[in-house]
Amino acid sequence: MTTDDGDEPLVCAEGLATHYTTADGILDRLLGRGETVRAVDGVDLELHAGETVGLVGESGCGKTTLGRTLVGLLEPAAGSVTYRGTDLTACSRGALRELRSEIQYVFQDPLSSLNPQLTVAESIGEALAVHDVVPPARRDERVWELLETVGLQADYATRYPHELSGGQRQRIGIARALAVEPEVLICDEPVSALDGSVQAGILNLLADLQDQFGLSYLLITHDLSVVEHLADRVAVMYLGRFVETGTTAEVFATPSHPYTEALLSAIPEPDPRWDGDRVVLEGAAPSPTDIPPGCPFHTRCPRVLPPAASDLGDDEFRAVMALRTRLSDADADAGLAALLPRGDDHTADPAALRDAYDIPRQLSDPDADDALADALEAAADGNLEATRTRLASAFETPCETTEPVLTPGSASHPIACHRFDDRFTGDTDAAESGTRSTDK
Ligand SMILES: Nc1ncnc2c1ncn2[C@@H]1O[C@H](COP(=O)(O)OP(=O)(O)OP(=O)(O)O)[C@@H](O)[C@H]1O
Repeated sequence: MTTDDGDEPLVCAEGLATHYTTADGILDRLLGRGETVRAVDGVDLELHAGETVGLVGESGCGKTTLGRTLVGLLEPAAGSVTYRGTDLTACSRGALRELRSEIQYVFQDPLSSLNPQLTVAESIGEALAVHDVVPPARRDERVWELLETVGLQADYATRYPHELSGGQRQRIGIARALAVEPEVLICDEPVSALDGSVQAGILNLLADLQDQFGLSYLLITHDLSVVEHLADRVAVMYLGRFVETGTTAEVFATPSHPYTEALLSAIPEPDPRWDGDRVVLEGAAPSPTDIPPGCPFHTRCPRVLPPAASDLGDDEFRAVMALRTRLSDADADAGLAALLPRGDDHTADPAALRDAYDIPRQLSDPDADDALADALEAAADGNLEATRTRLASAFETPCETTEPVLTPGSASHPIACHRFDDRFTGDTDAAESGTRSTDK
């Protein structure tokens, strides 16, 4: 995600990918056993001086992995991270050490990131010593200053983490990050482990520190209301990729990717400006070891595009897609048997599958209905492969064949969705203006 203000970004990631392997142990790795977890899968991001970018998405979409890669805790599999134009993935160890102090990480759970054996002064002092920020004789004084900066009195210096509340521990985590005088903080769910009123205190502290020191934040959170209050820009992440980015005002006023719509509509007290329908996503996100082809969101997308040649309505096509997704599961055989109970005559009724997936008994497009009827007959005969093939040939969507790219709907609000691509909608105006081509 980029801005068009012409400023050189502080942090810039290009084509960034970070993978894990599920292989256990060296032998598995040598033998190539295990699968690749594509946790971050090609992300471009710019963070400018003094701004806050909110990174949002469901659990497991890759937010923490991206944050840790930016700060150098994880090695990227591809792409680059630059800080003030210097490539962090290609510079010497010494230079890297210097530069890395400019980007600090604030962890979600300060209890696990603070050493329980160290007092607050020792924890913060350790950060001061590692980066040689102040002479040893000045360290205590600097610790007291940092405590004051994060709203704690100097006598907290002698306490241990277990003697502090959650909010106080988070303040120490922030003081520790500030000790090395960074320009950028990656704040990973900084308040999600805290109670409501304590959360507000930490969020206000982050806002005050930004004003005071001109800090830039990457704010990782699954809580969109936090982002709405603090972030200048937002990146919405799904299965390791950005699906929509833009200024916070744009993304909240006109959320355009169906995934963003679903996330926004799930905020407990919907934004007063949000006038769309509640969008409920079915099922969990697919595994990043097996990212669906085309648009990674198509298996859950409430607005998946029907094939160009069909006259199907969105809802009926979505229902057929839900059935196709279920039948592509590894355990689809067992699922089919459960959904197609056999009667006394040992035959199964294909209509039971339509009912189970809210597919109308008669689709609005007669050709599509014939194809579906054939496929369901094959399912009733227990022929899963024939069912899949028939459904795939009649109901293939561009969303499963073509990967959408994050292209400008408007220059500052790009969206990776075929609904904004006139090749698939025939709606040139929608593609150019970035407005939705169908009603909410
Ligand atoms: N060390 C690891 N080894 C293998 N897979 C991992 C590892 N760490 C994370 N993953 C996987 O990578 C994907 C992205 O995880 P990540 O923690 O970055 O997501 P997240 O959006 O930050 O989620 P959460 O909000 O739950 O922290 C997930 O599928 C996760 O299971």
